[in-house]
Amino acid sequence: MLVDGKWMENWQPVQKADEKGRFVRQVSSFRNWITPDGSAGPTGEGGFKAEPGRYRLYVALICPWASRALIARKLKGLDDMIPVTVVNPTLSDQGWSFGEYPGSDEDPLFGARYMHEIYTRADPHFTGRATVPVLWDEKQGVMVSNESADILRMFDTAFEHIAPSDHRLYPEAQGAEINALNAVIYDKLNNGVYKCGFASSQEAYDEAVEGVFSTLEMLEDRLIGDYLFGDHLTETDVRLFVTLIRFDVAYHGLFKANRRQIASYPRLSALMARIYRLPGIAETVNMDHITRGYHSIKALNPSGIRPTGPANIRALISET
Ligand SMILES: N[C@@H](CCC(=O)N[C@@H](CS)C(=O)NCC(=O)O)C(=O)O
Repeated sequence: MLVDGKWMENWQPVQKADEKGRFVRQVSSFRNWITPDGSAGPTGEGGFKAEPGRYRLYVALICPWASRALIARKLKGLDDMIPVTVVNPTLSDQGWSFGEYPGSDEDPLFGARYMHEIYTRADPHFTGRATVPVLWDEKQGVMVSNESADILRMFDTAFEHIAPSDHRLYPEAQGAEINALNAVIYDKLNNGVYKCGFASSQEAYDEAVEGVFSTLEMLEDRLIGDYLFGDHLTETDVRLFVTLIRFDVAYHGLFKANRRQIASYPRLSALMARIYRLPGIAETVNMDHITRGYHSIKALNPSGIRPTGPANIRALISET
């Protein structure tokens, strides 16, 4: 991680733990919003008007948080307006790096070798982890946001006047319900699998794994329509999808979330396949990056062996 703008030698790929051994994820520090007219959003500063070609999204394809931003970009038809740069799938001893692996890119803006260089361009005294996703403003040379939940939501509305879309991922009328279900899915499932994988006490693991499977069961029971809120896709489905598609491949084995596989939940499996088959979504799912990235986490898999992957996911991916 960076401390006062300097990369630390003793950087640990495993994030912090609390006094009970529970995994604790860093809070995002750049929280500005792109808006149609450049007025300030719910957090941060104003000055980020929606303009084609002005912003760039940095992502890792292994990363569920980056993927939810990438999926929103696809669903909202923003490919031409917001270019993407993909980092290598494995974390180096200097964090995310650019452009050696198939499907990864060089950094087109600064020729940076590592993601942390983008952070110190944004703030020469930055202290914290150099996480993805990052939304970068090429016009002002500043970071708009490194919080995927905000990026997902701003992509839903900011560009609507110049790129009208059929999807409304966060209909205001359902805001409260969406926020409530997002909060459970985030804590117990999206982040819950990480809490299983990086638990450093049995107690922390037991608590996390219970949260993962009670939430999967609750969602399976709830899914009577095509999507979580009935017949239209919302951001909550996107936020769930990014964890479902990684679950049997990475979280079930490597993260020890192994009571059941997603393949054993018929409705969740159907939801995962339904979203995967939406136009453009398969392009955001790179199983090679996902498998390679997770299984390169030395603390969890010292030998780096990559399993060949379960049949349900192989079948879905081979459709495309
Ligand atoms: N709050 C961030 C979390 C992003 C995050 O934790 N990304 C991970 C990859 S999945 C990362 O970049 N980790 C690198 C590190 O922790 O040094 C978001 O949702 O945007």
